[in-house]
Amino acid sequence: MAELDRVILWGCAGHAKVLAEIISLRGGKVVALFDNAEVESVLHDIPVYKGEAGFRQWIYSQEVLHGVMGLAAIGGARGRDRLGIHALFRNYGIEIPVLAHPSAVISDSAKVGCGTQILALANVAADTTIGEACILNHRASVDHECVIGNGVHLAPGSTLCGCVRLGDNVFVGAGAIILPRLSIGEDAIVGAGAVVTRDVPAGVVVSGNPARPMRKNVRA
Ligand SMILES: CC(=O)SCCNC(=O)CCNC(=O)[C@H](O)C(C)(C)COP(=O)(O)OP(=O)(O)OC[C@H]1O[C@@H](n2cnc3c(N)ncnc32)[C@H](O)[C@@H]1OP(=O)(O)O
Repeated sequence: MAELDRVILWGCAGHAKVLAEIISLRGGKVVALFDNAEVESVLHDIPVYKGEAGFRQWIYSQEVLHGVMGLAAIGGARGRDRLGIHALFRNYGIEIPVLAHPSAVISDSAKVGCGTQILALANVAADTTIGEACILNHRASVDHECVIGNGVHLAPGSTLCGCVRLGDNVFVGAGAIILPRLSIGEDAIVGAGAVVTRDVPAGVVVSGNPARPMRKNVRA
């Protein structure tokens, strides 16, 4: 696990509070927050800066940037936004760590991309590959040999059975179950509580048990 002495978070809402707790449990500290909107800080005593101008202002006020770690604290079906924040961080040499809650169970054989956040009680089984900027929310379960793209969000309590494949920026709603060996195309959304029994094409929103298409994902 990377040194987390100086962590910055982009996104100043509930997810930032969750990440800040994990960072603290890991012995680290959030030193600045950034948000596109003019918002109050959600973390006591931690300043919030607005947009890229505020980000640059903070960057140029630092004597050294070495050791600063950055994470995108943006939940929901917003994987593209998280990846965009990563690109901005990289432009300034900010490192992007993997962050895992101490109670998460992660197989030694799993590969996890940078900036991916694995929250309390989540489970990542053997030979799983997880991309960059993903969120595995509380109690999400990723079983053996799953392959997950970049910018994916698995909402609380969702379950991927073995050998499931998720494209980039897929969002799986709370408590949804995806049966073994299925593929979910990029930018698809699986509704809360759905049971997915067939492959889902890219950019489609499905819900229900068994899951059926509802509409197109307009953000795709
Ligand atoms: C820590 C965190 O909170 S992480 C975030 C976790 N969040 C989630 O899991 C939310 C996941 N999102 C959903 O399930 C959403 O409801 C979606 C994406 C499936 C659909 O959203 P929308 O397209 O906005 O659907 P909308 O709310 O307009 O509902 C349309 C219809 O579908 C139904 N519906 C909505 N969601 C679901 C669902 N998950 N399962 C079954 N039916 C649903 C509604 O009841 C409504 O039915 P009606 O037309 O008969 O009244």
